[in-house]
Amino acid sequence: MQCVACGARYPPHPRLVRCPRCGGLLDVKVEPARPPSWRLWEQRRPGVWRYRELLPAVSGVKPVSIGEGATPLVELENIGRMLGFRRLYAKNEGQNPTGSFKDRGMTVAVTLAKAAGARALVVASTGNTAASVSAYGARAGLRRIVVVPRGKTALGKLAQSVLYGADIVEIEGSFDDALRAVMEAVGRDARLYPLNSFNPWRLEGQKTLAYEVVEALGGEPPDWVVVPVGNAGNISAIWKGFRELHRHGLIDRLPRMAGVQAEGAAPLARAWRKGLNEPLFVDKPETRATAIRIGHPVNWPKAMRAVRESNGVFTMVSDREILRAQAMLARLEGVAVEPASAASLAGLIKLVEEGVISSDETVVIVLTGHGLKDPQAMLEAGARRYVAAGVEDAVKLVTSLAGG
Ligand SMILES: Cc1ncc(COP(=O)(O)O)c(C=O)c1O
Ligand SMILES: N[C@@H](CCOP(=O)(O)O)C(=O)O
Repeated sequence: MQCVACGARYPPHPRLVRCPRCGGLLDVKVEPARPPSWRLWEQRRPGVWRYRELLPAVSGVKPVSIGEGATPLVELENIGRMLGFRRLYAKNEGQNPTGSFKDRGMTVAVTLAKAAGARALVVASTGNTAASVSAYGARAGLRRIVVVPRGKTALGKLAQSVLYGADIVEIEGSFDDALRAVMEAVGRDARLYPLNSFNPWRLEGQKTLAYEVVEALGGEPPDWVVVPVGNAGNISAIWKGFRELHRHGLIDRLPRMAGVQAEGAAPLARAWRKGLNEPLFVDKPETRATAIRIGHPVNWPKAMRAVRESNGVFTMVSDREILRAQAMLARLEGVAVEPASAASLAGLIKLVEEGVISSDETVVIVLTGHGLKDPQAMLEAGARRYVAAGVEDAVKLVTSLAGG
C-alpha cells in the first residue's frame, strides 16, 4: 500500500485504511501471483470474483457475496441515434444486488473486514452505501451502523437499510457532516470498521467495472467513460481498473475519464474549469440528485489524478438537465435510474454540445443506481395519469387513449 499524499509505503493490511503517518489516502498495489488473462477469466462465473488475480488475496475465507457485478452493458440505440452515436453504451449498475455499484466494493471490503475480525461496520451515506453495507454486513453476520442526512435520504435507500436490519443514525446535517462524524467515531473506537470509499479495499472491488466493460466490448476499451461524481471514489476505482489492464498487457490503450457533478455540488468541476489543482469545496451542497449531494469529496486527490492522467475532463450539469436525462433513459431506452445516475447522460450531452466528445467515438456512461431507489423522483417525472369513476369509465378512457 502506498500513500497518495506523502508516498509512504506499507505492507497490506485490511485494517490499514488511511496513511498512519499523514492521514492521506492509500493506494493498493496488487501483484498477481499468476498473470491475469482474459482466457482464464472467461472460464469462471461472471461477477466481481472472476477477476481474483487482480483483487486482494482472501485465502482461507469464503467471499461475502450476493452475486454482485456482471451487470449488463446496454447499447443505447435510441439515445445513441438521437445524438449521432454508433457506439453508445450504458453500464447498468442498478442491477447489482442492492441496486448500486457499491456492492462491487462491499463484497471485497466486507470479506476482508470479516477476515480481520471486525465486529461493527460503519458508514456515512447518502443512502446507497448504507443499503449496501447493511446487506453485506448482514450476510457476514456483522453489526452495521449507518449515518445518513436526516430528510435528505431517498426513501427506497432508507427502506433498504431498515429491512436489512442496520442501526440507522439520522444526522441533522449533510453527508459531509455524517462522514466527519464517522471518521471521528472510528478514531475513538477501534471496534468500528469504516467502509466509505476512503477505504482503499472497497475501491479494489469497484475497479472490476472496468474489466467487465472491456470484456463486453470484445477486449477493446471505449474512448470515453462518463461517471457521476460525488465522494469521487468510483471514478478513481474505474480508472485504476483500466490502468491495471494496461499494465498487464490486456488492453493497448486507455480511455479518457469524464466526471460529472451537479451544479450545486460541484467542487471538482468548478476547480477544473478554473484550472486549479485542488477542489473548490462547497459547504452547503444542494441538488435533487441526493446521491451526489457532496461538497467535500474525500477521494478528490485520486479523482483529479484519474482525470488528469487520462486526459479527461470534469463537467457539471443542472438539476433540470439531470431530470431530463433521467426521463430520456426511462422513456427512450426502458432503463430506470435514480437522478444521480442520470448525471452521466446529462454530462455526455453537454460534452458533445461543447465538442469535447465526438459522436464517432465509443462511449460508456455509468448508470450507478436503480430508479426504484428514489420513488419520489420517479413520481415527479410527470406521467399522464387519469382517474376513472368505474369500469365503464375506465373502458372509455383506455379506448380513447389507444388512438392518442
Ligand atoms: C447512485 C450514485 N451515483 C453516483 C455516486 C457518486 O459516486 P462517488 O461517491 O464514488 O463519486 C453515488 C454515491 O457515491 C451514488 O450513490
Ligand atoms: N453516494 C454515496 C456517498 C458516499 O460515498 P462512499 O462511496 O464514500 O461510500 C452513498 O451512497 O452514500
